[in-house]
Amino acid sequence: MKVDRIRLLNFKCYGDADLELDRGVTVVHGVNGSGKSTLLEGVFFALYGSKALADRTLDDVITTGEEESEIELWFTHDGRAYHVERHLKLRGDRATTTKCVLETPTESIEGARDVRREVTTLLRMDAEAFVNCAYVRQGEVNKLIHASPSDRQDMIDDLLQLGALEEYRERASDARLGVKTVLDGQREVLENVRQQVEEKEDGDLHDRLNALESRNAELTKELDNYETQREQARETFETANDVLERHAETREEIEELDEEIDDFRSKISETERQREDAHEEIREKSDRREELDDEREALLSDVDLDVDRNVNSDDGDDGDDTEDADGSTLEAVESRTETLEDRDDELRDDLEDVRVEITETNSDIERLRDDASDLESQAETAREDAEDLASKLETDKDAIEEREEKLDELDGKIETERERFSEPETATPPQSVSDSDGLSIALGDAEAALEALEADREDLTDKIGDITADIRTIENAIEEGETLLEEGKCPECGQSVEDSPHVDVLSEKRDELAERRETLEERETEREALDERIERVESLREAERQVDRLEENRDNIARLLEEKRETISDRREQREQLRADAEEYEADAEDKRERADELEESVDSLRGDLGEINGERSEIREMLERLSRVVDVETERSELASGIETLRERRDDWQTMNDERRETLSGKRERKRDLESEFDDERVETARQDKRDAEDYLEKVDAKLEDLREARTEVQNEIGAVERELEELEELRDRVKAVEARCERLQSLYDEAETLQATYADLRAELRQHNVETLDRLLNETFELVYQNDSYAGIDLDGEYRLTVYQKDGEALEPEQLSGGERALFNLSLRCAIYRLLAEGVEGAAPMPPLILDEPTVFLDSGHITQLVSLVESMREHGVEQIVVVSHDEELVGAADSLVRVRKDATSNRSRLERGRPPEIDLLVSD
Ligand SMILES: Nc1ncnc2c1ncn2[C@@H]1O[C@H](COP(=O)(O)OP(=O)(O)OP(=O)(O)O)[C@@H](O)[C@H]1O
Ligand SMILES: [Zn+2]
Repeated sequence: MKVDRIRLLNFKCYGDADLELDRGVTVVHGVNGSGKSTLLEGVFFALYGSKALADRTLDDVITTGEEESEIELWFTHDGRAYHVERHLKLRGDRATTTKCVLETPTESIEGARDVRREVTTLLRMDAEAFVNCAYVRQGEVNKLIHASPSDRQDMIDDLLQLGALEEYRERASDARLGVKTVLDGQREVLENVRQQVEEKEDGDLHDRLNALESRNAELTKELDNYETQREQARETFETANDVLERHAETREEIEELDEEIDDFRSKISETERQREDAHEEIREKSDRREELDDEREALLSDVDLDVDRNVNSDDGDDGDDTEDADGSTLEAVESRTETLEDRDDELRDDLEDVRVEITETNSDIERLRDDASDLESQAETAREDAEDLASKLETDKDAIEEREEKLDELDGKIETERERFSEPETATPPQSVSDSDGLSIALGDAEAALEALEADREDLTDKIGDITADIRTIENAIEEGETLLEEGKCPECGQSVEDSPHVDVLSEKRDELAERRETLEERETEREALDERIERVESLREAERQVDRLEENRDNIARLLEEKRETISDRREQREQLRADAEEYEADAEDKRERADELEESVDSLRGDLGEINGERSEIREMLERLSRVVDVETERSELASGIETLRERRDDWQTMNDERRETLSGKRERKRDLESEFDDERVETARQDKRDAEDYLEKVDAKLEDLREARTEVQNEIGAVERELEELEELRDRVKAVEARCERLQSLYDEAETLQATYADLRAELRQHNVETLDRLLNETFELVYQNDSYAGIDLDGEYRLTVYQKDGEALEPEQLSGGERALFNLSLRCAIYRLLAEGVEGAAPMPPLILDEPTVFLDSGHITQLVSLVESMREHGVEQIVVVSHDEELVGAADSLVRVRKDATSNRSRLERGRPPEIDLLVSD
């Protein structure tokens, strides 16, 4: 086998590494911790998966901090190309294999277990065998030497496939022992069964069976005999028992008859008692009826009814007549009652009428009296009103006088005011008022005159305003001109005085001012005069208004006076009328009172009628009560009569019933006498004796029969037992035959297993002997190569894989006694010998995995490293296709065909692989 290429992704310290490997010797080189061992582990893991991890788990393999890892290996084996691919994934803190595929030239195998099984078959070694033979792991250089001989034997046997033979041998031995156990068991069984057969044959079973059967026949005969006799006794018993039973039944019937007779007797006397009671009741009812007859008679005479009053209640034969008499009495009572009730109804109506009349008359009286007093008060009111009117007439007369005086006074006042208008007006300057030429103002013109005067005054005021404004303008112009003149300039145009044409204008203006002031004064005087006049005319206008008011006043008073005069004559008429009315009212009232007194007398006579009616009605009521009592009495009498009748009938019924009972009673007495004469005591006594005897016999014969039956069952059981034993004997004989056959078969099986076991043991011993011899030869060849210059002569490997080293002086040494370096080399020699043995094979050459050595130089000095190099060389010469040596030691590189340098990137902490060539190695050596 040859590893062609390995690719690692996130495998431990490798981020992404891809390396191709050649045939021949490859040295993997690098400093501590750079990832050399990991590369080899990668190859191992690719082949065997988790089995390659020893005590570690899948998650250790995934680069810390990463989730997934991928490992791919391409290799050639026996001339055929293979490819393994494994993917791992972290789930939580556990890693699982998510993909595992082995591609062979013919098929593709999936699943970690199937892939491992295929690899194991292909390389003919499992993971353990791989590390024991091809792959010398770091620190395991002394593995084979330190192992005990038996462990070593196991290891080497396993490598040489001898372990399987041992396993087969053991299985054969187990089978043999198993068969032996079964066989022994069966032999024991056989012995046992044979003994049983013998015992049974000794028992003389057929004779016993014959004796038992004749005994059985005897017992059956005896049983039949007793059973016939028993049947006869049973019959006797039953006959006697019948007689006794019949006797008992008769006794019972007699007793029942006694009871019935007693019962009838007591019933008869009970009914007699009831008859007696009924008789008593009839008597009581008759007494009561007599009492009622008396009462009836008295009542009928009271109400004076024409009916038969004498009724003889004692005589039963008169019952029908009495009923007829009662019927006619009731009819008479009824018609009388009806008549009385009709009369009472009439009286009640009359009573009602009289009452209504009294009430109505009373209300008439009351109304008449009310009317009379109303009229009286009306008369009084009319008189009072007449008095009032008389006093009002006095007042009115006074008021008329007063108003006439007031009228005269107003006429005087009006005259005074009128006189003012005839006075002459005070003189005023004629020029000041343009349109005022009249000196007096007529009554009624004052208002218009005043308006004209006020309009004049307004005009005047406007004119005064205009003049005042002119004066102010002229004054300003004069002032300005004076200033300019002082500056030597023309006051009109502002030019220098010499050239100005307007210098004398100032004096003109002063003249104009004086003129205007004069005019102003005149106008103001004029206005004062006008004001005075306005004042006078205003007072005239006031007088004018006063006259209007007074005249209006005077007219009102005159009108009122007229009205008053009319009122006075009306009132006088009214007063006369009222007085006449009052007299009339008084006369009417007198009439009404007289009428009321008359009505009062008629009410008194009506009250008398009322008393009479009530008296008659109470008499009627008494009579009706008596009549109703007559009805009650009649009813009770007829009830009593029918009660008596019923009781008499019932007594007759009871009489008949008792007669019947007496007849039945004598019948029962007859029957009792008959029954008593039926049985004689002797017959009963004989039956009793017979029954007792039969019972005794039956008891005894039953016991005897029971005994016989038991004895017969016992004998029959014994017969059954003997028959069963005979059957068993037959079965046992069959069984002996069967067990004998089985033992024979087991014996032959046991012999076969024994032969097989021996064959496997022989085969293994033979093969081991052969292997040991070959291994010993190969080992000595290698040993000579490694220790040719040292003091060791040779090495011996015995059949039990015990190793002994011989010095040149012939002294023997245990491998443990060698130095550390010697032991390492010795072990490597042993490993190489085993590898060669396997490679060359027991029967012809077999393809082997590469020889992988991880740090084999640890315990070696430089001289021995040279010897290691020659060991490696010799292996190559012996035809090992591919050797991979890991070492950080540079001395080994001399033997290398190619070099792989492993370096760890300090920043990313990931390892990288580089392929180097021998010239580089020279450089490294020269360092
Ligand atoms: N799961 C992992 N992820 C990342 N790095 C890891 C993981 N497992 C191991 N390592 C690291 O891999 C590195 C390589 O170890 P390895 O044994 O291959 O080194 P080496 O080159 O054989 O060294 P030496 O010469 O000492 O034997 C170690 O530094 C270790 O810390
Ligand atoms: Zn000028």
